[in-house]
Amino acid sequence: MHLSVIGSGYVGTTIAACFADLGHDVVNVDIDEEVVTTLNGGNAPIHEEGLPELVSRHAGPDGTGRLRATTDYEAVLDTDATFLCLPTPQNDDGSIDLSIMEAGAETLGETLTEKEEFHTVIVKSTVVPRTTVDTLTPILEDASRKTVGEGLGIGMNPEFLREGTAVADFLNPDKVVLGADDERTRDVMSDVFAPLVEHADDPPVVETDTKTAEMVKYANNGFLAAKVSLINDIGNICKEFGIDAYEVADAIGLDDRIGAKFLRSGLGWGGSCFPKDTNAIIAAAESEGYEPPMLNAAVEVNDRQPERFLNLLDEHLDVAGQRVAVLGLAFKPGTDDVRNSRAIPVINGLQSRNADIVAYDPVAVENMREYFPNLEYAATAGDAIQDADAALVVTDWDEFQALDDEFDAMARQLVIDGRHCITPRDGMTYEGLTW
Ligand SMILES: NC(=O)c1ccc[n+]([C@@H]2O[C@H](COP(=O)([O-])OP(=O)(O)OC[C@H]3O[C@@H](n4cnc5c(N)ncnc54)[C@H](O)[C@@H]3O)[C@@H](O)[C@H]2O)c1
Ligand SMILES: O=c1ccn([C@@H]2O[C@H](COP(=O)(O)OP(=O)(O)O[C@H]3O[C@H](CO)[C@@H](O)[C@H](O)[C@H]3O)[C@@H](O)[C@H]2O)c(=O)[nH]1
Repeated sequence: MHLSVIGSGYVGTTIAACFADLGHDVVNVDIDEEVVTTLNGGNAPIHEEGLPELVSRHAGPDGTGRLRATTDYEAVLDTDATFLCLPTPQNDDGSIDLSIMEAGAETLGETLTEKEEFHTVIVKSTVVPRTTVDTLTPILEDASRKTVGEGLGIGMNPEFLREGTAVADFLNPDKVVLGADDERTRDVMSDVFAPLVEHADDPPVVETDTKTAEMVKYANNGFLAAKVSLINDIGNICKEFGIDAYEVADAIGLDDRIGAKFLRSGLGWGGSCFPKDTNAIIAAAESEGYEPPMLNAAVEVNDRQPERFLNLLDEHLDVAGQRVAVLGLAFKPGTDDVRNSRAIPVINGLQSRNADIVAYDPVAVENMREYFPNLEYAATAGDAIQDADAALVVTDWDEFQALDDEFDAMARQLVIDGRHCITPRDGMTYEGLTW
């Protein structure tokens, strides 16, 4: 099939490259010319394992030609279906900001006036329940002068990939959720996903309506965010009693009903999804008159962890004027994404304590410069901790586990570990956040 994907960020680029690999002809549409040029050169515009190989296989001068990119929305006219993969950030009050989606839907709709055949639009972005029907459908209908069910189909297909493992997650999903409010749209969506379902060895396909599909995404993220906050709550109790929360997590994870995944306690969750999506569904619930106590508590526990982390440091050192190394800036390993990284409140807290900060990350320094342009950034983890009075582990990159003799070069071997990453050694003063 011929597919168009509007928005070439973490989701749009990944799904475009994967669909091309599964045999579809795909065009990415993005307003960012640099992203388009990069893709058309056969290169991946974001850091994701496995993505460079897929992009170079299908885009660029040596590619199969099944993947290309453009800034011109007209490209959608030669396709059967369009995925909307645009950002859905949060407003200051935490509610979802749909302005980018609305602008994209408007331009897409206007472009579709020129198409005579039926066209299917699939909302891939994370949007609060009823957005597809109440907000995006009227915009698309008005702008395209088509009616849903006649010239136009609009479906909702939430995405569950994680950054860092996006390609593997997309190609081997735990489930595929197809939200549609009419048969024709559902059929087109099934055709789009048929090669993926076959490739992934028949994962469960959940067929539902659009508002349920929208809610499944928030329930999924809310549940996982709350699971991490619950293990952090338990971890904080463990720390008070001198118990290792990781030993406890290993034991409770053996219960099938709990499961071993997402029980890593520490600094909590960041990233482009959990914080904004949890806030968005809380705000959406409140707008309907329901205050969700569990999700509010998940946010509260998460917000407290960075300060608890810094308080541990305070117990050992008055950091004013002292050199403190921050190890890890990405919101998790395997990505250069720093959006809502726990490194941000940690650095803010260190700055308010007047620490002399040096930061290191294997791939996320450039992105973090946008938040902290004047910070000192080291080229290696070893350089960062050299002469430092304390090292704070913020992201669980594998390379931090391998640090060893490098600690000898610290002015004072004080390590505060927010991610259960470092093996304590002789001569080191070591504190884990929840162990
Ligand atoms: N990042 C993830 O891991 C992830 C996973 C699942 C779902 N989601 C959801 O997917 C959506 C997209 O997230 P993302 O992380 O890929 O976003 P992103 O910020 O990485 O990328 C968005 C892209 O859209 C482009 N863009 C902005 N306005 C445009 C317009 N009017 N027309 C065309 N292109 C435009 C930007 O230039 C950018 O390249 C969000 O709703 C997000 O919540 C993200
Ligand atoms: O046991 C754990 C697991 C995760 N985290 C933290 O939680 C955050 C999110 O991690 P992860 O879920 O692996 O990354 P994301 O790429 O943000 O993926 C989440 O958000 C995406 C966007 O909605 C969804 O598609 C994914 O299913 C969902 O896992 C990170 O800061 C992690 O450090 C922990 O602290 N402890």
